[in-house]
Amino acid sequence: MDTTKLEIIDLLDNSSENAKKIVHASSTQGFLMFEGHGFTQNEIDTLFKFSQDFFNLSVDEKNKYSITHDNAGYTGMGVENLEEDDLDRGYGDPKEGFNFANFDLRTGIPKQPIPEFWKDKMDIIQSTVLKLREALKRSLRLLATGLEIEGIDGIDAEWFVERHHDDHFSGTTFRFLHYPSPVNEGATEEEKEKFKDLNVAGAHTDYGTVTLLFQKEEESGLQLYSQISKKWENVPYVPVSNKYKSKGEAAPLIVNIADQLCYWTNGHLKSTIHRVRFPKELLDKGRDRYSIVLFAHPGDKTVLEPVPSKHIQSIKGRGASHYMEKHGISQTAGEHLNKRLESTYGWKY
Ligand SMILES: O=C(O)CCC(=O)C(=O)O
Ligand SMILES: [Fe+2]
Repeated sequence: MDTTKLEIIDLLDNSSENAKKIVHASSTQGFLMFEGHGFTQNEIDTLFKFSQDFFNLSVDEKNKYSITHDNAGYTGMGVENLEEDDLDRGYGDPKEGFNFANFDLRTGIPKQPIPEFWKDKMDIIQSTVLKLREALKRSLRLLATGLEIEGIDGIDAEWFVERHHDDHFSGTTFRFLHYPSPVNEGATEEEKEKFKDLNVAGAHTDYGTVTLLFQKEEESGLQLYSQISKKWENVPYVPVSNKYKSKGEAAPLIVNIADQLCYWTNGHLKSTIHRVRFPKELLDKGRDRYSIVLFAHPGDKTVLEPVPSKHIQSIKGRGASHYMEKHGISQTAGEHLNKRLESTYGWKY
């Protein structure tokens, strides 16, 4: 068996075996895939078309909506530096992004200035965010079940969901990313060679709890540092299974566990380091890469207290338990996030 293969979790399977499977994938590789997410290929193609058209606008137009300290808006080329081991290198990743943030998660409406371009497309943004949230909640229920989180009378499957409030402010961000090709079509092998090891998204872990990502079939490039093989590995494109093909669903979503869920579970669930590099096929074609990502976060005021699960509380000296032992109090999700944003962007709170 290939132990580094990413597990595909069916979000519509509520069995305890499936709950154990998601916990196993999340506590080993930290990267997995979801099917049963309910997105059609048509819906995903529409989002990628919007993304391409948006990033084709002039820099001046995009800069009118430059990113603000609440993490909403446009980040231009080189603005964000994800390279965790080199945070003061003085230049950022060669990519641009647009963040929808400050959501009312009951409606999927982001509170921020909306660029002209997006105004007549906001119903699609809203419905996509709500659908991704539904997938998130299904996964959080499976995780709580698999971790056997203790409630008053038995397992509390809603424990994480209740802490990812729909009606509280959170760091939840829906993000469009564009990585322009570093070479033109027909570039020489020598030119391409220079860029094949370039991190267009620096090696990093994500800040929230769970990250859900759409990647295009012919635009791979995401790589994870496998905690199993101790090597960088490509996140493959896996086509839709027969079961979900017949339901008209698109390929599985790519998923990774992020820092807050790792911290919250005392390191049991793994926030795995990942990066993006241009694959050879894209460099050969001189083609840009796009991805679309939901970074899920708990409500800002959610206290990241040690999770009431025997599996987690037996781990001492790490994450939320360690913080509690040291400070006598737990930090909130908002406090945890601000520390991360401060180091990525040099922001001070
Ligand atoms: O573009 C991708 O595939 C991954 C992006 C990513 O890891 C991030 O923005 O956190
Ligand atoms: Fe990431």
